[in-house]
Amino acid sequence: MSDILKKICDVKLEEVAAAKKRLPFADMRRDAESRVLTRDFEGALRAKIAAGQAAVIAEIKKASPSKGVIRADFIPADIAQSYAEGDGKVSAACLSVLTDRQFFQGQPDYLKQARASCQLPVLRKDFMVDPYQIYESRAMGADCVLLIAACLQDGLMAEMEQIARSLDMAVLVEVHDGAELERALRLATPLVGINNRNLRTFEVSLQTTLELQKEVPADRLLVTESGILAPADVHMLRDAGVHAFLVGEAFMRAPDPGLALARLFA
Ligand SMILES: O=P(O)(O)OC[C@@H](O)[C@@H](O)c1c[nH]c2ccccc12
Repeated sequence: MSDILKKICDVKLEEVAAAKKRLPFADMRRDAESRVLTRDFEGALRAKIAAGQAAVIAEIKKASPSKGVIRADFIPADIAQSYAEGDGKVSAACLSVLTDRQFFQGQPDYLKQARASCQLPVLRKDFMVDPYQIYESRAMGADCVLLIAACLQDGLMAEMEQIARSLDMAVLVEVHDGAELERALRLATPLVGINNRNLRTFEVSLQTTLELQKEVPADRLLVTESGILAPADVHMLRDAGVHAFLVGEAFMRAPDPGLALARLFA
């Protein structure tokens, strides 16, 4: 595992250990299980695609380790509403909210605020390394969790998927190369994210999606992630048969994120 990714995962393990002291596993589990009614994340993506539109998972991200602060004027509830509205014709299918504090300047409250201000299903974007975090995700209101294949061994990844499903949450499994994709395809989840950003070098290439796409069976829903900046990127990927997109920075840098979404996917 790379240095930065390893560092992030190590920090996560420490955070989880501290969190378990504040709220023991059994209590977190009870909190998670007492929540009802997730929003249908996969259904929201499929509905857009069925309507002939791009399915956009619009991200709420204040900062990143490679770029520093991306957006100064950061009010998650307002951004979420803007994404949900778009321009009235083109709008987000789902939200993704960074909850990692140390590397992305996120927090769980951002997810809660974003989700409360609209009807969209919400992905908790964080680095999952322990089953505790899956319960925690549900307890904070997430409808979907991200499992990054590079952070997880097979057994743990499958266990965490099972827990997410038992809580009625969707799972987006993220890969960056063929070996990770092969492991991801052993999971049951249809949602497979291909990250165009190499989390080791932060280099971005949309070719990553085009190359790995060939190995993704037709019954999976491929989500292309990161580095989608211009309408030409969207056209190229849609022409290649990609219909679901996870976009952050291009929207976060725009004064009105929802209008930026509508323009990018017009
Ligand atoms: O801001 P971008 O380039 O549009 O990328 C969004 C999203 O794909 C990116 O934030 C991301 C993809 N996978 C991650 C894993 C952890 C943290 C962040 C990410």
